[in-house]
Amino acid sequence: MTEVGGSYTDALTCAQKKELREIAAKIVADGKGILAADESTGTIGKRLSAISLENNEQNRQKYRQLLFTTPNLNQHISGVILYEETFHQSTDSGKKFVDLLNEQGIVPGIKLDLGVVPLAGTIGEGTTQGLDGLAAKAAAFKKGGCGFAKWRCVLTIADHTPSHLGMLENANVLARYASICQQNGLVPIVEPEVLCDGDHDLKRAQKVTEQVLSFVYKALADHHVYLEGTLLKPNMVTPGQSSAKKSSHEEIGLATVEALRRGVPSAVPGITFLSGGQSELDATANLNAINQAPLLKPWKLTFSYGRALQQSVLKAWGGKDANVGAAQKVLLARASANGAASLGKYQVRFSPLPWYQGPRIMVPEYQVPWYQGPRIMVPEYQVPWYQGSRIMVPEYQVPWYQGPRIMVPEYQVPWYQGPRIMVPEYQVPWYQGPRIMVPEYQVPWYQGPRIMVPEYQVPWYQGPRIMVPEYQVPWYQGPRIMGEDASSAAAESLFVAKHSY
Ligand SMILES: O=P(O)(O)OC[C@H]1O[C@](O)(COP(=O)(O)O)[C@@H](O)[C@@H]1O
Repeated sequence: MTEVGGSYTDALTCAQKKELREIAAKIVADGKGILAADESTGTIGKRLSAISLENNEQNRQKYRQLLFTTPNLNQHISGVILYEETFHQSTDSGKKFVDLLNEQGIVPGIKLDLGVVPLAGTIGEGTTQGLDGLAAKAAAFKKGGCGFAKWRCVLTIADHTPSHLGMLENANVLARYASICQQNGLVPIVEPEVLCDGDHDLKRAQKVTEQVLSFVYKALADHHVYLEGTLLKPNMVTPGQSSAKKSSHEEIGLATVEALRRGVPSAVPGITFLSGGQSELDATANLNAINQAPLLKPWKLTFSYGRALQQSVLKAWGGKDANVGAAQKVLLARASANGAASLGKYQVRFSPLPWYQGPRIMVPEYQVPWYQGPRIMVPEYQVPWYQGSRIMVPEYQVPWYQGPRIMVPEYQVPWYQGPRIMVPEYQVPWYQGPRIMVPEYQVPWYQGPRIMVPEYQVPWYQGPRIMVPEYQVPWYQGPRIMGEDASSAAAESLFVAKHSY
């Protein structure tokens, strides 16, 4: 039954409300969002196994240290969600992660739920456990330096779900958690995730999301949760992952904002989306489209991404100490892109030449973020591990080449034996392997040494040519022409001596 005014007493003092409001405002500050690094032990195990690392405490600490020590992380990240183990961990030099984050002005948060359990009487639905002893835990995390918390509930879309009970129960447990958090000075992030599994279309996803949100905000009202001191972490409205009909970023942006406008009170200061298995680029482009949707949006709309901030970071790291700096640059690049998207100002940094309709091949953007010129890349299926954005040059720029193309350094694709085409050396100083380059006129601004492809392969090119030593392009058996510089001349001598043509 609906509560009547007389049975209600304010659960929070003005000072408590002010503190909650201030924490929430800090988290959704302009151009910033949350790094969700709260993967439970099982989930982080999946991420680590993708780079062949054992799921042990030491590797988990190493990885989280990499994330939290990223230089300038606080430019785009305002909050980090921690798993309980991580909350207790420190850097190699002994500084607690929580202190490290607080010192950077990043608010540490804590995952308080204990995962999903089956909900009896439903068709495969669940609820989230963890309420027992929650007040004491919340108080301890607050004392330990956290400013917010997160609790995730999961709802599924299928023929008969989500059920009324599923929505009611999950909304209620989120509200109870939120109420306990606020009593203990933590801003509750309320996460009712409608999973994208299934073949439903965008409309169905929108309707279900609207219903779920309505249940959640009814429950929060019933529990007298102070909305100004909360944040919402919802799914974006997307078609089911196995849906035959794909939607554009604009359609997703509009459907998401429509659903939020129907279900989320304007007293809520911010909405921090989960990425839900989207590719990194999609998660950024969708957030951008959400912020560009031509509808009134009374809340801040930003990110609280796990996978969409970490996929390429993990790949760039690969578990090797030598790659920590490179991986941190990747994290900063993703955070910066999402920060821009949270303002609706994200631009694909490299234009994919929209007038060109032919086939394209590419290198991943994060590997050469400083490069503004044309790029030649590998087909996507050749680097399936890479989820980020890709940019390309038209095939006609290298018409002589029929085979597969790869621009990434050799060590990253050791299985690839074919020819490689690359940008000038100074642009990828970290790369030590052999290089083959495009003709001079294509990079006229470049004055350094060049290594070129054989003449017959680019007959249209009349400019100076410099060739690589034979051992660098063992696959090439044709004539070679060399340029002036000594190293190339030496290489030519060797080649001519061997082939005497
Ligand atoms: O299943 P777990 O280990 O609780 O993790 C779920 C993950 O989902 C999130 O809520 C959202 O993550 P994504 O952005 O990857 O969807 C994370 O905060 C959390 O790490």
